[in-house]
Amino acid sequence: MADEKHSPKLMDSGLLTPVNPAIEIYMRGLLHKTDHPVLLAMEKLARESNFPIVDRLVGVFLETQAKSIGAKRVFEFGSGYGYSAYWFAKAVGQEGQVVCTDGDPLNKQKAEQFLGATELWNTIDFHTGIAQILFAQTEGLFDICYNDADKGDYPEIWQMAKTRIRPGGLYIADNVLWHGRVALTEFVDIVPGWTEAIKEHNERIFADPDFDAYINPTRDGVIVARKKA
Ligand SMILES: C[S@@+](CC[C@H](N)C(=O)[O-])C[C@H]1O[C@@H](n2cnc3c(N)ncnc32)[C@H](O)[C@@H]1O
Repeated sequence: MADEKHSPKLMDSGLLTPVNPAIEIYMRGLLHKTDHPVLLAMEKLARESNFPIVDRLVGVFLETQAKSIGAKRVFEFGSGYGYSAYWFAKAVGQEGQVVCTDGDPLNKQKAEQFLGATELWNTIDFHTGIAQILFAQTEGLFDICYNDADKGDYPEIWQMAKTRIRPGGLYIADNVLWHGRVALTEFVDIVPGWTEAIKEHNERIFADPDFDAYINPTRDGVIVARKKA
């Protein structure tokens, strides 16, 4: 029988919330010092248009991860309009580079409207197209490969990114708990097959002898896998 105290909480939708929403609100309340007019405008657009940015808790996490390994070169698979890139750009500094990719050209325009007004834009190299193709067209190793593309693409992106991360570098992917679907036997998916793709992705990462991995359960779950040095 399930131990109620340790059971995950079910949302009204029948999905799971790894971290109690009240705790996330508490943690979010600690982050006001990171307020910036551009960030607030990007978050407002996400709320108004229901666009899935990583949001502040994960943004700060990404920045901290990048700073902790002295990251200077980051590749993003699925950049949207540059919200996650804002945090990576802050971390890599003016000498660094964040390569952004997105299939929707309007997202690049929006990213430039938001970030073009800041010095962060100097470090951002934004390309429109399929992220996997754009990645194959870039050269060299990355300190961080960050995956936030369509979830069906996750296994393929992991497979290609893992060979291009420097020793001691990180592979990071968002949404790896997929609102708890990964832990359920019955669920309704947004796109058929995405839960299975995420599970395959997670299992491959944890089975890989060249990486040490863990999942931060904040929001929708962020996997961090460090390539052994
Ligand atoms: C979840 S949003 C990214 C949000 C962004 N990382 C952030 O937090 O601000 C996913 C984005 O990836 C793009 N996308 C999905 N799969 C892609 C792919 N294979 N290649 C390029 N863009 C992709 C979509 O157009 C969408 O804008």
